[in-house]
Amino acid sequence: MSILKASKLNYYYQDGDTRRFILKNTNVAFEKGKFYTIVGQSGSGKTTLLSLLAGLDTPQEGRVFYEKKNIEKIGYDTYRRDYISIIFQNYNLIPYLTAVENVMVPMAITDNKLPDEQETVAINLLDYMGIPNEKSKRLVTQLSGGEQQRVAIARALSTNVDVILADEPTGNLDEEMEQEIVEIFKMLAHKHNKCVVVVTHSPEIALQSDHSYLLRKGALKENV
Ligand SMILES: Nc1ncnc2c1ncn2[C@@H]1O[C@H](COP(=O)(O)OP(=O)(O)OP(=O)(O)O)[C@@H](O)[C@H]1O
Repeated sequence: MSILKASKLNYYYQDGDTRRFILKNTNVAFEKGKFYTIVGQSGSGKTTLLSLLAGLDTPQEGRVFYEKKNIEKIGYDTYRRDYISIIFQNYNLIPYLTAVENVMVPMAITDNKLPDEQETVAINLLDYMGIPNEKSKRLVTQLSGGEQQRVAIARALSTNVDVILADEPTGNLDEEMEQEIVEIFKMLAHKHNKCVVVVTHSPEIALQSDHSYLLRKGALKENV
């Protein structure tokens, strides 16, 4: 059964009298335990689709469902806070906080754990992502790009959600770092039963996903 589903999405920009469709009657469903990629030419609408799945934007028509509940009914703020995590190309970490403090931010908003417990969870998550204790106490600006993205993934995991959405998460990384991040996504899907949806330009990443979709002219097709 799917955990996340988009049904009949229409998204367009009004250009004078005409509607320029980015998504046209788009349907897609995602399951837990799988690693998905969405590919497509620049400007094809990948980020738009991810933004709708993340409840960051709303379609003119159509619905997004989380476990059969319309995310509009869940409430977009609640949905983004409690149901999903988003990973961005440029990490979106808070530069004046350490790695541990960055990972604690969502927990401080959503959890009733004591700060000490939150810190322990953050340190363990960072360690699991390959950021040792010594580095986790550094400001994130003192970490490499690959390390910063690992911190962002640890942060995404801190609220223990089932759905991880990532927009070009390896866009700023070299090939070796890219592959390390891809291995983490595979592990999250296959070992931790997460639903991982990644927008990417990389055919190499698409090849390694369980399902790949191609977005072209507003339509989503199996990428074979
Ligand atoms: N405010 C806007 N008004 C009009 N068109 C817009 C606006 N914002 C975005 N677009 C257009 O919507 C289309 C889809 O953009 P989107 O960012 O979703 O594409 P993308 O596939 O993620 O691109 P890329 O791979 O380059 O990141 C693009 O052609 C873009 O120019």
